[in-house]
Amino acid sequence: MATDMTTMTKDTILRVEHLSMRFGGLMAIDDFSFEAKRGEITALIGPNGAGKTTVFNCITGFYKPTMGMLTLHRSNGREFLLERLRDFEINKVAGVARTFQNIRLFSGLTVLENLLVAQHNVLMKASGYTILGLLGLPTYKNAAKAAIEKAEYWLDKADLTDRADDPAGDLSYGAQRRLEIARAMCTGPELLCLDEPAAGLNPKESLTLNALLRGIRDEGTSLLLIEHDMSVVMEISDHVVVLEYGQKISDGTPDHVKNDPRVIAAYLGVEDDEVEEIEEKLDKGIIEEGSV
Ligand SMILES: Nc1ncnc2c1ncn2[C@@H]1O[C@H](COP(=O)(O)OP(=O)(O)OP(=O)(O)O)[C@@H](O)[C@H]1O
Repeated sequence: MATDMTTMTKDTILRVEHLSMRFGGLMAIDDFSFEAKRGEITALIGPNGAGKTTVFNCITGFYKPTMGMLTLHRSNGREFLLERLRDFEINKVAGVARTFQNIRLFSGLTVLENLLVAQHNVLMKASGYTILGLLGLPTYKNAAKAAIEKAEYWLDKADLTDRADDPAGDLSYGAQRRLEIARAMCTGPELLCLDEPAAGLNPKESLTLNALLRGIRDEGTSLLLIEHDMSVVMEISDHVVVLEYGQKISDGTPDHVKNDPRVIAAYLGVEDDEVEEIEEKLDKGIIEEGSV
């Protein structure tokens, strides 16, 4: 059946088709397909070792997939095959930004400086890549002003304005995570990929993070996140995709996924043939719905 490209481009920001990734003898991702919708928060979940980070690394150019097509549809109608781009182009041209499981800030620079460094590419382009440009070109001065305004905007959204002049390394863990997200947002992405943004956060920090992520979505940036903290996933996601052993086992709304016997079985670590048993237990109320 022919695909209606107009509808797909409008509603879909990322389309992953038949993605496979092999490491030697291990098929870490096996014929995995899903779509992330524009303006939504899509969560990629699954037990440890399911392949979530590998999928992220393929989308963001850290790995070249063994097979598959990863299409990014920008809002201006342009399409990019991510697997064919060089890693820096995935951010610069396709508009995809990411954060990592381990925080990667410039800890000796201030919070504000971290947000300005993220805009280095735009500033250098505005300078015409010359020292004269840095010293005098009006385009550079305008770009520098815009960069500071953008940094101030994200400082405010990330609740970090009063820490702007402190070294990033002095922030609490939760604040450093928000700074990483603010820094990624300063690159103006259309798709923001977050690898376990809630890892290591206390409940209060998790709530602040949820508000920040919802705010980013409501302003029009689509989000794709890997997360182990189910309270965060169920609270903020519009769409959840579940991986197990590199294959998709469920895909739908948070409610659909948390009541899917295959997902419950995967998280409880039972075999395929025990899924029916779990379905029966769900029916009889022996296992509570949403117990994942
Ligand atoms: N660079 C690599 N070389 C070899 N094997 C790898 C590599 N990266 C990942 N793997 C393997 O691929 C499988 C999927 O790993 P991956 O890190 O993607 O899972 P994950 O779902 O992100 O796990 P976790 O939730 O523990 O972070 C694992 O068996 C892992 O050992």
